[in-house]
Amino acid sequence: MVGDTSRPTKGRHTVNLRDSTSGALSAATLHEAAGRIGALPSSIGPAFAGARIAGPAFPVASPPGDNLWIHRAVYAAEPGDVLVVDVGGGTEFGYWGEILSTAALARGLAGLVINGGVRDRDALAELGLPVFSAGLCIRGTGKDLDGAGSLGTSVRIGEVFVDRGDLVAGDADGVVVVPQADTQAVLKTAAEREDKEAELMRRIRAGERTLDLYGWQ
Ligand SMILES: O=C([O-])CC(=O)C(=O)O
Ligand SMILES: [Mg+2]
Repeated sequence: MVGDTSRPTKGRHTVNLRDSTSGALSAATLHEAAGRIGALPSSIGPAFAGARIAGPAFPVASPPGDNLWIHRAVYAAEPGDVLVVDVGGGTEFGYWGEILSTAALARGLAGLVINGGVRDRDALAELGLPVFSAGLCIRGTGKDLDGAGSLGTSVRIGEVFVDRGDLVAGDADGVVVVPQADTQAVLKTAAEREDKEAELMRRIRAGERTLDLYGWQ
């Protein structure tokens, strides 16, 4: 679940995705409420159990197998931002580890989403900064001073274009990106959907059938 105020992450900046304290909005609910858009590839998931992320996107393009632009991004992003990193298909590298999580925490960043690998899982869990990756990989990266990359300009992850300021939300199920212009409306729809589903589950526990509740005979 995302933004559950009763279970804050260790990061200094979290985004509360719901005004009331009655619940939290999951990545799947936000995806549904947004009109089934924004789901990042299912290969991208939490690097350690319990990681939950929410915040505005800071897109980063990195050359495959190199992480110098990611080090630069840690110092270019604003506190509260989520780094969303496209590594251009170079999945078999560990672009991020305990050093970068420590640096990101020192800068007050909200976390990392990357379509490549990360390493130091146990240390990342201990540090608590939410990290979502396409896997774990011990292979180290280069630091080419002349490598081609970008900071803060749109990247594409799977089928999803990610612009600076879009809402990024992730939990055990995966990561969704909601366009900034739609965020308020999507949060409202998502909260209504969660309330409706809570009522449905209450009625199911009381003995009603899903088929009857939805009118599917
Ligand atoms: O090579 C790097 O910069 C990534 C890394 O291992 C770390 O952050 O600990
Ligand atoms: Mg390291």
